[in-house]
Amino acid sequence: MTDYDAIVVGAGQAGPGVAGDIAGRGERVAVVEMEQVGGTCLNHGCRPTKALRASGVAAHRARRAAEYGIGTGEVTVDFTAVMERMHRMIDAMRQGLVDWLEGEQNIDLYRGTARLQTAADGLHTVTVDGQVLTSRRVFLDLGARATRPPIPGLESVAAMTEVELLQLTELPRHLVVIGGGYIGLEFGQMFHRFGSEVTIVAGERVAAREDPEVSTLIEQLLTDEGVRVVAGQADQVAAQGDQIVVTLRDGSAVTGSHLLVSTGRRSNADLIGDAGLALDDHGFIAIDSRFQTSVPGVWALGDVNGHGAFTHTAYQDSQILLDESRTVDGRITAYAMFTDPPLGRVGMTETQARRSGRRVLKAEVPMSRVSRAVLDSETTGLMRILVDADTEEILGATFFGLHGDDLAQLVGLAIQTGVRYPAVRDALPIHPTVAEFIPSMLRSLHPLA
Ligand SMILES: Cc1cc2nc3c(=O)[nH]c(=O)nc-3n(C[C@H](O)[C@H](O)[C@H](O)COP(=O)(O)OP(=O)(O)OC[C@H]3O[C@@H](n4cnc5c(N)ncnc54)[C@H](O)[C@@H]3O)c2cc1C
Ligand SMILES: NC(=O)c1ccc[n+]([C@@H]2O[C@H](COP(=O)([O-])OP(=O)(O)OC[C@H]3O[C@@H](n4cnc5c(N)ncnc54)[C@H](O)[C@@H]3O)[C@@H](O)[C@H]2O)c1
Repeated sequence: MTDYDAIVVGAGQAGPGVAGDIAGRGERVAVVEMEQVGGTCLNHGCRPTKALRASGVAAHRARRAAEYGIGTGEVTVDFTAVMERMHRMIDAMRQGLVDWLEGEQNIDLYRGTARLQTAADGLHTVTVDGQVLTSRRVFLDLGARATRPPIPGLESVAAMTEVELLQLTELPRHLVVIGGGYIGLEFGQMFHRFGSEVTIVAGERVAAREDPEVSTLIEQLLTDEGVRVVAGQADQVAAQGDQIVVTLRDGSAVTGSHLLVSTGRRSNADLIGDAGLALDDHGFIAIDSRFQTSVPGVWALGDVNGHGAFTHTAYQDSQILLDESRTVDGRITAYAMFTDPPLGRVGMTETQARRSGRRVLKAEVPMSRVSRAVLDSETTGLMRILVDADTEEILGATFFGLHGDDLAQLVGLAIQTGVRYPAVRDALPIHPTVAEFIPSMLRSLHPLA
């Protein structure tokens, strides 16, 4: 039995920072990781997908080169080289993290699945492959994993999650995707750009959390490129020779060579066993505003606490935890979906603003009116900002189009620092940037119809 000043379970986006901070104060920390350090984001999430996205963007730009007066000859995609580029980058980043964790004097890295037993006297026990660790402080950064929806027949075919998809060595001839959320849309677009035929079975509509007209624009972007998007629920899956057939609720069917299931993610809280921690209605670990679980001396950070589902929220959890003056309360929603062009979102959607009971003003401009987008021949999308007519607060923004991810970040900084919209409206913009429209569109605010 080894006693530690702290035990961190999960070396994802929140755990390593917490471990490093505690170790830096001269205390001994155990870090337990059951798979690879770096968690979902580094190994099968944000980073590998964005490395692949970059290859998809390069192929797409090359195919459009003639529009810009540039000749390229035939554009081909070497899928093996695309995947190798991604794996090289990810392997190097993971090795950097392993080297750091193993090199830290006060950190012991354990490989294996941790089981937690909490104790009324406050000395909690973590078991890893027969090794018993104890501590009065346990930090859980357990993450989440892909759900397996209860679709009859799904178990009988080689359905992939993002984990298996990222290990492919051959380009799928026809990739069928169930689920039209971030994962389905990002992979669907990039694999189509690599040369796969792609059909997305989108559920109610693509990007269903967004305002309906934003979903329509995203669907339009994808279908214009040649991705097939089918609205509806996948109700049954079956193998037919070496093909996979997905049958929708309306009786129609889609047949492809490969199947990706991206219908949402579930908490990994079950993987530590029954530690007596209270869970919320969706199975995430219940926390207070400083990440304390229902058991004193046990904290939950990142996706597993249900207060965020992104790398930036998980990482920010660790920063908030380490600063006693801060809490997670009032965190605004901020994310990007990395289609090309991306969707950047912060704060309220228009649907949420309508329901808020506030007097809301809106400014909106199609990307086809943004001079930088016109100059770049990237006119898909829109920019939308919502403000409170009475308090002058910026309530939310949606940027689907060129640099939409960074634009959402800019407005997010204004919202988080309490800047009111007149100050943004009157700021000096740089021409010709897409961002110059943020001040200028705030001159054409009008009430929500
Ligand atoms: C395909 C895909 C693309 C994504 N793209 C983005 C993006 O572009 N931007 C973004 O912000 N987010 C993105 N995300 C989401 C992002 O990856 C997660 O929100 C983020 O990784 C959450 O971090 P975390 O630390 O909470 O959990 P994780 O990164 O999942 O880390 C948890 C770790 O805990 C370990 N673990 C769990 N249980 C145990 C146990 N009992 N014992 C030992 N170890 C355990 C796991 O093995 C894992 O390594 C993406 C996700 C996917 C799947
Ligand atoms: N850019 C990013 O930040 C990024 C990228 C990828 C993933 N992520 C993270 O991963 C999470 C999960 O992404 P996701 O795309 O798996 O889930 P999601 O929740 O975003 O979308 C899942 C979609 O699948 C649909 N669906 C469910 N069952 C279905 C069925 N039987 N047939 C057809 N459609 C069905 C749902 O209606 C929903 O629209 C995200 O919430 C996010 O936290 C983030």
